[in-house]
This record gives sequence, structure tokens and C-alpha cells, in this order.
Amino acid sequence: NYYRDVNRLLHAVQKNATKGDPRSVVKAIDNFCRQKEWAMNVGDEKGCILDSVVSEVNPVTVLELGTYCGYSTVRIASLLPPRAKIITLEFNPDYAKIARQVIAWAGLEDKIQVVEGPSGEWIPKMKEQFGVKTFDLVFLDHWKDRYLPDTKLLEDCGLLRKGTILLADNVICPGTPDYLEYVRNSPRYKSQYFKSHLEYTKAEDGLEKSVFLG
Ligand SMILES: O=C(NC/C=C/[C@H]1OC[C@H](O)[C@@H]1O)c1cc([N+](=O)[O-])cc(O)c1O
Ligand SMILES: [Mg+2]
Repeated sequence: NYYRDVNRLLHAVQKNATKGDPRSVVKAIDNFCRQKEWAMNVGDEKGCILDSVVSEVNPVTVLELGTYCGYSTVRIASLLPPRAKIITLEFNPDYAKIARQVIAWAGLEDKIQVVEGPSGEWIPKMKEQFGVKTFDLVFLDHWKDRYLPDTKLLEDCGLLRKGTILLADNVICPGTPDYLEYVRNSPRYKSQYFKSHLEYTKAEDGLEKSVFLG
């Protein structure tokens, strides 16, 4: 089953990556997914685009929606300045369990908070529970039909500020048509598409980067 697969991914990290070296954890997962078993990590090709956006934004507070095994969480955290933090929401407890161990292997526990549960329930609690004022960067990579409702929820909860960057994975494959239509047509966003490929495949996919204009 799917859980056994993610367990094998964790073992590949523990076998092939150097403890405390985040980039070797990223490499080990990419090699495992290319050579052994496909998995829905953002992957190395889209990962490079993610890296460049993170480096450009240099965020202090990051929200990730959809932790999965923690690949993008580790990838982002490895580029953050010392005091910066990521809150990452994961609905599936099995994935959250694996992600915590991948994050620990990378030695990034101090920068990352894995929160289990539905994004729709946790977003309204961000301020009171985690002392978040606004997010500098949001990476959307969870259920594709939750991108739009959760973006609207972030707006309504005052968690976005002028200049907050939303970066969304899979806007082509599996696709997030309602979200794409919204950020591309709303006067409150300036949107840009980064064409790429679905992780570890030749299928088209891409990331949509949207700046919240306030
Ligand atoms: O569903 C995707 N992501 C959302 C994940 C959903 C499930 O994992 C996290 C969440 O708790 C849920 O259990 C996805 C799917 C594909 N895909 O090719 O099918 C590719 C991707 O990059 C993806 O992020
Ligand atoms: Mg994805």
C-alpha cells in the first residue's frame, strides 16, 4: 500500500543521505523516485524553480500546504535565513510521521513545524496558535481542490500581506483550474507561470507564482 512505499522512501534517505545534510536528503529522495518508485514530491526540476523563488523572497515565515514526505519542506528550509520558520500542514498522519523523520534526518527540526490536520481548520488558528502575523511565502502542494478555498481563507484571515508570494505546484498536472483562473484574473494578484514537467516524468506541469497586491 501507499504507506509501505513512503516507508521505503524514508529508508532510502536513512541509507543514502548524510545525517544533518539537507541537500543530500533531497538528492537521495530524487534518486529513489527516479530509479525505484515514483512519488509525488515536487522533484528536482520544479525543485530548482522552487529554490530560485525561495532565494529571491528570502522569507522569514513560510506556510506549506501538503507536507507529504517532507521533500519540499527540507528543500525550502535548507535555503532559509537562521531565524526563519516553516509551518507545514499535513492531513494524513502516516505521511506526517514519515515527514518528521525525514526532517529530523536533515537536521532541520528547529526550522520546521509539522502540523497534522485539515488545512481548512488550521489556517484560521495560525495567529492564535503559532503567533503568525502574515506569511512571506505560501507553497501550495496539497489536495488540488483545496488550493482556491484555502487561498480565500488565507485572505479572509488576514494572513497575506502586500507582497506575499503564493507558489502553487501542479497547476497543469493534476491541475488546479479554478485556482489558476482566480489568481490570473483577480486584480488582487500578479501571476506568472513557470513551465516545467511533472516530477520524474516528461509530462507537462508547472508552478504558478502569484504576488498578493493587498
Ligand atoms: O495529489 C497530489 N498532492 C496532494 C496530496 C494529497 C495527499 O497527500 C497529502 C494529503 O494529506 C493527501 O493525503 C499530487 C499528485 C500528483 N500526481 O501526479 O498525481 C503530483 C503532485 O505533485 C501532487 O502534489
Ligand atoms: Mg505536487
